[in-house]
Amino acid sequence: MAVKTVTILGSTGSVGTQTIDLLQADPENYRVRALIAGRNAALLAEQARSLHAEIAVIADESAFPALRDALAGSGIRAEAGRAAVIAAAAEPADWTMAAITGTAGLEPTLAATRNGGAIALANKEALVSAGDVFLAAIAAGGATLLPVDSEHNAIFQSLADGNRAALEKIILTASGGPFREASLDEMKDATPETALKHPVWSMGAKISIDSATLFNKGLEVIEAARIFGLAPHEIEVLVHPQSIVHGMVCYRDGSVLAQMGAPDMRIPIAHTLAWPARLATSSPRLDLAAAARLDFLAPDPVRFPALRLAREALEAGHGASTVLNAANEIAVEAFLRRRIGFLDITAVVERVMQRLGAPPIGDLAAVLALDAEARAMAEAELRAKSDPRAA
Ligand SMILES: NC(=O)C1=CN([C@@H]2O[C@H](COP(=O)(O)OP(=O)(O)OC[C@H]3O[C@@H](n4cnc5c(N)ncnc54)[C@H](OP(=O)(O)O)[C@@H]3O)[C@@H](O)[C@H]2O)C=CC1
Ligand SMILES: CC(=O)[C@@H](O)[C@H](O)COP(=O)(O)O
Ligand SMILES: [Mn+2]
Repeated sequence: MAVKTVTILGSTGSVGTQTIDLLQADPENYRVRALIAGRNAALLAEQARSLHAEIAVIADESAFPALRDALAGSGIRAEAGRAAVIAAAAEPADWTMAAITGTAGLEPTLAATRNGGAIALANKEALVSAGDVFLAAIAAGGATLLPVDSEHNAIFQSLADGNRAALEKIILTASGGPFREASLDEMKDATPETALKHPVWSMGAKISIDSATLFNKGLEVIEAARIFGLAPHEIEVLVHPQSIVHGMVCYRDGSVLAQMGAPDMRIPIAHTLAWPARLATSSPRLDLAAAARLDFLAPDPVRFPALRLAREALEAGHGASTVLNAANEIAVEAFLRRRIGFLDITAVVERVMQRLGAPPIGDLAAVLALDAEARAMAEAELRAKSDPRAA
């Protein structure tokens, strides 16, 4: 296998550290161009030293002295700040893991598309927010988009026989999150602690809350529409508490191809890292006899209106999903800071969507402007919740 040059955007997070695990298992096959993180200078420096990275960049400039000191004498270039993040992301790499959370990852990921390598996309918010602008950047840069999100990776693998024209629909599975069986009253009283307790996956805070509201699945419906060029009615969601079947492709002859695996993100990450080959990994093997049963059920639209909102945004087109994504990022942050209740997350997003509609987004500047407008409006909704006179 030829040595692959790799960059990780978000190397200190849940997806980032699992990507590092895979590189550390086989270091002679990879040359690490850049590792990029938000604030965790100590872990970033440790990763950079262990993998002999060329560049380590921390977005938070106040963490630069800690990074510089931890890398002193290593020969690794230490840098800080947003511009340095974007410049490092644009350095040539055969494979870039896009795993910064939220729209903070959009510009670094777009910078990476310009060098023509593979973009392993975990950061679904970037694609949901920028839509066609994101896809146009992939095409213009000659980049290859490889889905890391477990469900989309499953669909990508199940479509690999080139049968796209015979596809009838796809099915994305959802664990159902920590409130799968909770009543609306219980959900009203949810705290960040209870909402962060994902029943299956260990993930960063933002996606864990999204899993609890089912906004994660809503974002994933939009993500699937964009990646695979599907209409809303071609994308179904089923709750599957065991998270063993990650996605299914249903063909017009009645065949259904599913991708299964233990719920371990290193499996889809490894798939994209080696694609089109396959790596030998030490990830847990699926034990279907131990699992004993696989359950599937329709999501409850009353307790989880986020899925409906995502479908409405997808149908509305233009910037509606930019608005949904930005308002959700603000509302999730507010919930984590205990400024609003759990059910308020969806209420805030719905209100901002109603107020802003679906403005056109022809280029990156328009996406960023609409994202900022939706954030400001979501903040106004939060203020109105604590003081209704501010509405
Ligand atoms: N975790 C999972 O299993 C899955 C995650 N995803 C998606 O992958 C993405 C990452 O998720 P996850 O790993 O859970 O998130 P985490 O919160 O665990 O990690 C986020 C990473 O982004 C870095 N970061 C945050 N802000 C910035 C910034 N402004 N500039 C540069 N780096 C920044 C963080 O750095 P630091 O920690 O140093 O502050 C960290 O390395 C999300 O979009 C999520 O939806 C998709 C499928 C599964
Ligand atoms: C691992 C992964 O891909 C996550 O997006 C996961 O799907 C989240 O779990 P939910 O199915 O509960 O949203
Ligand atoms: Mn997923």
